[in-house]
Amino acid sequence: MIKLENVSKKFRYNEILDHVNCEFDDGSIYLIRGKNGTGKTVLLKLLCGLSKPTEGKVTFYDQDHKAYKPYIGTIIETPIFWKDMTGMECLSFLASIRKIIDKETILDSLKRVGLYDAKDMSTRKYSLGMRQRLAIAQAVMENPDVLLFDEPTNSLDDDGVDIFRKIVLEEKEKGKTIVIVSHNIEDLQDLADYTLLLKNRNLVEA
Ligand SMILES: Nc1ncnc2c1ncn2[C@@H]1O[C@H](COP(=O)(O)OP(=O)(O)OP(=O)(O)O)[C@@H](O)[C@H]1O
Repeated sequence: MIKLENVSKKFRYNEILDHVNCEFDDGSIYLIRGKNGTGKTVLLKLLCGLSKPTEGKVTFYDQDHKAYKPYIGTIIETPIFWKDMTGMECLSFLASIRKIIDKETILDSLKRVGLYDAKDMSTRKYSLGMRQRLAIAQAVMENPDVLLFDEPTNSLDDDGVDIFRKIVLEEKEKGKTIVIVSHNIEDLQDLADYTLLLKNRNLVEA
């Protein structure tokens, strides 16, 4: 479904990705590994359209972001929420942008990540793991076609990791394209249909 064709990304003279070719299919889970600073987050930003390739193209069913307008749920880098709002208020505010889900759906997503009882608590009082759970809830709440997760199990306890694993498998069953960047191989490796390694500015099968 998502195709990278000869995708390169440079920051001035610093080449991070060099003619990457890869396809990400619907209903599959891709785990991307790689050493620090190899370009995994850069790759996720290209996939979701936050950044443009220096060369090559990223397409969705052969169309670019503008033409296809893929709906993508993401956790990229450290999730930040409004500290003066409760968990429920944060998600409601984000949901007010698209207006495609109702209050019940937001509450369901909070239940899915185990935050229902903390929904009326200010996120200032949330622990790191609770913030990560809230980030997972916001990524999935609007039922996007594609899910991109950068280090999703960071700060999660064992229950949190189990919850994330369950959500990922449920989303895969719905036919979503799921790309996970993670160093926590032991938490997620067995879920992956494909494991890719970012090395020497390219993606290779691990
Ligand atoms: N906006 C930017 N401007 C300049 N250089 C950047 C920019 N974004 C990323 N880089 C550089 O791209 C390289 C890859 O960064 P990236 O964050 O993708 O690494 P990563 O593989 O996700 O690392 P980690 O495992 O530590 O999270 C780094 O050298 C980084 O400095």
